[in-house]
Amino acid sequence: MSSHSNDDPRPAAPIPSEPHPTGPLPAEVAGTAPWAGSPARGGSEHYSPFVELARRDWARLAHRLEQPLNQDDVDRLRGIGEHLSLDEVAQVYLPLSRLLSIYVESAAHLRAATNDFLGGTTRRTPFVIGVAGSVAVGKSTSARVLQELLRRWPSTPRVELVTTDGFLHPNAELRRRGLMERKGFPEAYDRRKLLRMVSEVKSGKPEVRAPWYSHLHYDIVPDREVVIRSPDVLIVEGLNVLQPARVRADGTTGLALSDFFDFSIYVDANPAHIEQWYVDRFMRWRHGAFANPESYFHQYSYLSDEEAVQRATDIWNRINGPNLRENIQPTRSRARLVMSKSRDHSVSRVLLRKV
Ligand SMILES: Nc1ncnc2c1ncn2[C@@H]1O[C@H](COP(=O)(O)OP(=O)(O)O)[C@@H](O)[C@H]1O
Ligand SMILES: CC(C)(COP(=O)(O)O)[C@@H](O)C(=O)NCCC(=O)O
Repeated sequence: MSSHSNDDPRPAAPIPSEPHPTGPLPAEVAGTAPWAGSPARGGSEHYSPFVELARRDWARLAHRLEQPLNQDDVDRLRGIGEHLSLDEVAQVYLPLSRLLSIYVESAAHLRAATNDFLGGTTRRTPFVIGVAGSVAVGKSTSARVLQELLRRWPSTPRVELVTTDGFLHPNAELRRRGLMERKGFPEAYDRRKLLRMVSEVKSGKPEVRAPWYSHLHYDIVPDREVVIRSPDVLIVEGLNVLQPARVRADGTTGLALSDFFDFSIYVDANPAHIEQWYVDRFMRWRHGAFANPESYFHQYSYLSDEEAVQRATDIWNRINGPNLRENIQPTRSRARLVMSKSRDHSVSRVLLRKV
């Protein structure tokens, strides 16, 4: 790993010769930008809080791992997305799941050592992983693949997944607050309820309930919920899971969701590619989910191709694009690991925060 590690103390160029397609990290880490992680050139000493691995180096890690997938697993993975390549699963997500299982095991050792020190017997709580990123960047696909893979490791047979859309205010409430055009923005969520849910899981509560959002109805479904029963791992996936804590009216700061995370992943890509994925998915849904008369977007199934592209682009430009720029992308450098995707969805590099 040392050959591509930013531990390398050689001086590096302060400005990368070729800007990363997804843009630089913010100023506080930009001087040590992981995007600039290419070999040393020019000026001053240069350190990054991240270790950067190019795709080929990351994929090489997979060779050291046994293939833990049987035919059932492969079939279940295929069910996650017809476009998901099994090579991508084996070369990118399998090593990632192993890395995560190392963190889970190390958290168990830390708890045991802490218990020894305190003379206590605190019970293990679920290892919580946050998965953040734009609408349509591939968060749910990544989270579901990781759920399937993590289940294969002996330390984490029980992995549950919760998405933050269940914590959006119901449409009636969003309308009352004038927020129907702000779905996905931080203020559209019941953040206190979301924080309480994750805090209860991390406090060891044996059964925690979360509300459920239907993409078909584009609303919260009142009589359905997700029940989380002390899993080994809980994956919390959503646009805003790495948002910093809110500043209260009196100037004090509360807790952030990420205060309860044991690990966090930001799924990153060039915004122009993400927009294209959004439009492509919209076009597919037009013949699939939208064709269902119960769908909130049923009228979209009657649009011509051209009108549908226009409609999806318009939603992107009004809602999801601005949310990515204003709220989501600024949280990228808070993640423990950043997965950077190319136009074809393949992961081109991985950045891992140093420990
Ligand atoms: N690894 C992948 N390989 C191929 N297609 C993918 C991959 N990840 C996501 N996609 C596609 O990109 C689109 C957005 O992915 P999705 O997981 O639904 O995003 P999000 O949950 O971030 O909104 C979907 O059409 C999905 O099929
Ligand atoms: C439901 C979402 C806000 C995603 O929420 P998340 O699961 O990330 O909390 C998003 O998919 C969405 O519907 N955005 C509003 C604009 C649109 O219809 O695409």
